[in-house]
This record gives sequence, C-alpha cells and structure tokens, in this order.
Amino acid sequence: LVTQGICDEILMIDINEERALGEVMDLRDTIKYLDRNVKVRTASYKDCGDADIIVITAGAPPQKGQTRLDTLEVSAKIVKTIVDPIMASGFDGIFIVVSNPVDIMAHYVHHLSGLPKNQVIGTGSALDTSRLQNFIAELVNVDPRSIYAYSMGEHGDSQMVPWSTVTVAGKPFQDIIQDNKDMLGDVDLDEIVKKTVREGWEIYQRKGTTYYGIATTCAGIIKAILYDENRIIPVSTLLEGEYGQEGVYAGVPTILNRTGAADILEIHMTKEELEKFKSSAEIIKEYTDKILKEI
Ligand SMILES: NC(=O)C1=CN([C@@H]2O[C@H](COP(=O)(O)OP(=O)(O)OC[C@H]3O[C@@H](n4cnc5c(N)ncnc54)[C@H](O)[C@@H]3O)[C@@H](O)[C@H]2O)C=CC1
Ligand SMILES: CC(=O)C(=O)O
Repeated sequence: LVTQGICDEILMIDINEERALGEVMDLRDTIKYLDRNVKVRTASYKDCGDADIIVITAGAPPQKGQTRLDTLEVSAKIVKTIVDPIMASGFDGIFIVVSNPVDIMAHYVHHLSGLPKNQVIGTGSALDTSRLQNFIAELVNVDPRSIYAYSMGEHGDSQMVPWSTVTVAGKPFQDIIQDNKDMLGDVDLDEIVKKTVREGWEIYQRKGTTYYGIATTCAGIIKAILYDENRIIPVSTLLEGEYGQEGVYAGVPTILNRTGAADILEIHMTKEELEKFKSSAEIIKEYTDKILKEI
C-alpha cells in the first residue's frame, strides 16, 4: 500500500506494540523515494471508527506439519479480540481478512461484526490464482497477466481449478493443449493444481512465511475497492445460492468496487468441476460450523 501510494494514511496495530512501531519506522523510511507521502503511524482500535478499510492479518502461522485449518481455534480467538473493539469504535467500512484459515475467518468476522456481507471479504483464492497463472504462463511462455484462470473454493488443500474456463487471452487452454501436443501433450492438470496448493508451503519452508505475494494481492484488492474499479478478483465471499452453495464463504470470482464485494460472477463449470467445488465448500462449511457453534 505504501510503495504503490494506494491510500492516504495507514494505521498499524499489533498486540506487540514494539513490532507495530518497528514496522512503522521501517515503512516511513521509504517515503522520500516514493511518489506519494502515505502517512503511517501506530494506533489503537478506538482510532478505527472512520477507517475505509481494515485488514486483519494477525494470526498464528501454522507450525511444521500443520495445515491452515489446524490454526483455526487460535486464529478465531485472536480475531475476536480484534473485531469486537473495532466495532465498538463505530467502524462501518470494509474488512479484508487475511488471517488463516481465511475463508472461515472471513465468515467469523462477518458473524462477529454484523456488517453486510459485501463489507467483509477474505483474500480467499486470490493469491492461489496468481500462483496458478504463473505456472500456466511458464508452460506456454507468455506473461502471466495474459492467462485467465481461477483457483476457487478453499484457500487450502481442497481448492480446485475449473480447467474448462481457463484461457490464454481468450483461447481455451484445453484447445491449446490439443493444438500443441508435441509441447504440451504430457501436461498433468491435476499436478498443476497440487503445485498451486503446495506453493505457500514451498515458500514457507524456505523463508518461514510468505509476504510479497499476499501483500501485493491485498493491495490489488484494496485498489479495486478504493478506486471503485469493478475489477474481478477471486476473493472469499458469502455464497447464498451461487454455485449451488448456501451460507459458506469461499473463493469465487467477485466484482470489487467502492461497496466492497459488489457481486459474484457465476462462471459455467462442468458437472465434475462443480462437484469438486462442492467438496471444497463442504470442508470450509464443516470447520466454519465448528467455530460458529462454539460461540
Ligand atoms: N490468506 C493468505 O493468503 C495468507 C495468510 N497468511 C496468514 O496471516 C497470518 C499472519 O501471518 P504472518 O504475518 O506470517 O505471521 P507473523 O507471526 O509474522 O505476524 C502475526 C502478527 O500478529 C500479531 N498478533 C497476534 N495476536 C494478536 C492479537 N490478539 N491482536 C493483535 N495482533 C496480534 C503478532 O504479534 C504478530 O505481529 C497467519 O494466519 C497466516 O497464516 C499469511 C500469508 C498469506
Ligand atoms: C501462508 C499462506 O496462506 C499462503 O502463502 O498461501
């Protein structure tokens, strides 16, 4: 947000106040060489009342051998200590939830805040989609931004890719495979999905966490909202009948503008793809129900 000059002011809050201050000091050192003076300071929850957007990133990153779902209970406790005081500050803007397991945490924030669903968004499968597009782009040797593909469902192990909808600048990827059997005949689509799922862990094993991908994904989502772009990004949003799912937050292509998650795009999937999406949504639902029942 700072380096792209997307907003006017950023307030940083962390239970570890020294860490928040350290981040503020480091970020301020960038301003001299950037295009805009984005103001950055530490703050407390009572300062959040007039914020346009609040990004929740506090959480307990998974330990070795854990999945994102294993961090559910700890994350839920943390998220509750954040949302309650923010709502008490009079906040009526848009929440963007990053903390994992992100689909369930977004649902939980929606529940705790009482805000309309368009005002509570999880980053969902937006980051996975970026990873997926990179892998497809490598295969066909084009810029990843010319790939139109979505990872959907859980930001986690059960995410799926509706391959029948994937195109390279409008040409169906499945046709490209057929037309280039010599080069792409061996492509294993399931393996690409697995690689997309694993990518977070591959980074995690090497550097202990992931920063740039999620930060830039989040900045893209915020830009779409603040600049009223109507940009379509696969974020986690509450499904109410779309894709045959009811009452579950899952990653689906969503139109983002100044109102937040303005509308869901229902792309046509094959029967098999829809089944995979359903399985992923059912996993999210099972864990969401656990958390909602406990409160
Ligand atoms: N959705 C996505 O695509 C991604 C999600 N994540 C998730 O984001 C979360 C944070 O990850 P990292 O930044 O790598 O972890 P980190 O450990 O570097 O930072 C977490 C921060 O949360 C703070 N915190 C903990 N409890 C708090 C509370 N009650 N109130 C306020 N602050 C609190 C900690 O002091 C720490 O500074 C994790 O849940 C992680 O899985 C991370 C990357 C991508
Ligand atoms: C940590 C995480 O969820 C990711 O980078 O995908």
